[in-house]
Amino acid sequence: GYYGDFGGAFIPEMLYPNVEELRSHYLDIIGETSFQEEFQALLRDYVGRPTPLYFAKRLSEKYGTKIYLKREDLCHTGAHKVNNTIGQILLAQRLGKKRIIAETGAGQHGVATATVCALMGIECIVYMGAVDIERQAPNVARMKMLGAKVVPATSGSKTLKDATNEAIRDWINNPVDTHYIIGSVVGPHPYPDMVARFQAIISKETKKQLLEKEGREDPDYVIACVGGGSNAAGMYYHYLDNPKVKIIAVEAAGKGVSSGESAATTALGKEGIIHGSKTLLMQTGDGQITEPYSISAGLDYPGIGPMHAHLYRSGRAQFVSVTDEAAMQAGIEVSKLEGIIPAIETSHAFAIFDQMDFKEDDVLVFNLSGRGDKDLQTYIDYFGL
Ligand SMILES: C[C@@H](c1c[nH]c2ccccc12)[C@H](N)C(=O)O
Repeated sequence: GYYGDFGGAFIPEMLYPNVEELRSHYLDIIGETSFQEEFQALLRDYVGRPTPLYFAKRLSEKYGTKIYLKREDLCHTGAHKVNNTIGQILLAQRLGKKRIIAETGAGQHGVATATVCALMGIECIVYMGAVDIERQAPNVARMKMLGAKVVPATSGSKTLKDATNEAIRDWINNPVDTHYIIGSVVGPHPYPDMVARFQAIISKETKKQLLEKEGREDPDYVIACVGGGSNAAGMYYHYLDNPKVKIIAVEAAGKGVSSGESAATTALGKEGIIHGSKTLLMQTGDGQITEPYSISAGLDYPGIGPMHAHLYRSGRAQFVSVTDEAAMQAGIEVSKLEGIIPAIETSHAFAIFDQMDFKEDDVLVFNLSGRGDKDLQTYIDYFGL
């Protein structure tokens, strides 16, 4: 359960039975033919996979290089999150669980969890910071429409990290009948590995699609935004052991890395433990978690998945951070050049052209991790639309 020095399961003793049950069964269950048949059928018929790999003609002309977009924005629910929640709900059923809990900050993972619980007719409780419930009302309404119970987390800063703490507390108190669906490649082993395996369909499809379109499976660059890092984990997964494929990870600098309002974890973080995982996290001198900031709710995490901490430490990935301003400008540019309004998280990835140049025959694949509908009010306020 390690990625170099990072990962592991640094959990309270009372959580050990839950995590150990998961760890000892997840690979066998995921490996079962019946699991894969049901998983792939739902990805096809319910999520709408395979998602297109689209050649972005005008964006490519503007930046003088070859840009492909992996259209995770076309998944049901509008983002890649559902690839993971489909996998975990099937796993929970096979473990005989009758109750699902989840954390959410922006509500994205909450909606993806409520969606699959409605699909399977399983009770769903989503923990969400009281602050986030106020500022993400549309997603709260969606979760309720989908039949989930949204429970305010009132501890700490009342945002994502507190919702995660409250979900863990619930799980400790309900170990036998409850499965905790974590929304990113974070948390104690096996979660980072399990979520990455469910998201790996993204790069599995990309290899096949790029072969059809470019006569090669491997691009020169794969680029994704990184909050916890689940969409990036999926985009990188099948390219990790091919050094010819350069990996670019884009974090949220917020108001600037040295502004005190940022979520650029690899730039500002130090080694520590967060939510059961040894990784890099933004922390005070005595190890308390620092509240992150980003205009994008999905990149709002003070930690980072241990896979990404290792990619950073080992130099396998190049980490870039972009500000709110750069991301918002990139979002409206992609909208105007390609007719696709990206989620603000995804817009961060497109802002790398401010900092990087590419050769004309370079092939770049961006993971377009989500659509921008959920962010329209933020785009309206920002650009006075
Ligand atoms: C991206 C997603 C999320 C949900 N849980 C997370 C854990 C770590 C990092 C990110 C997340 C988002 N913050 C949400 O609220 O759904």
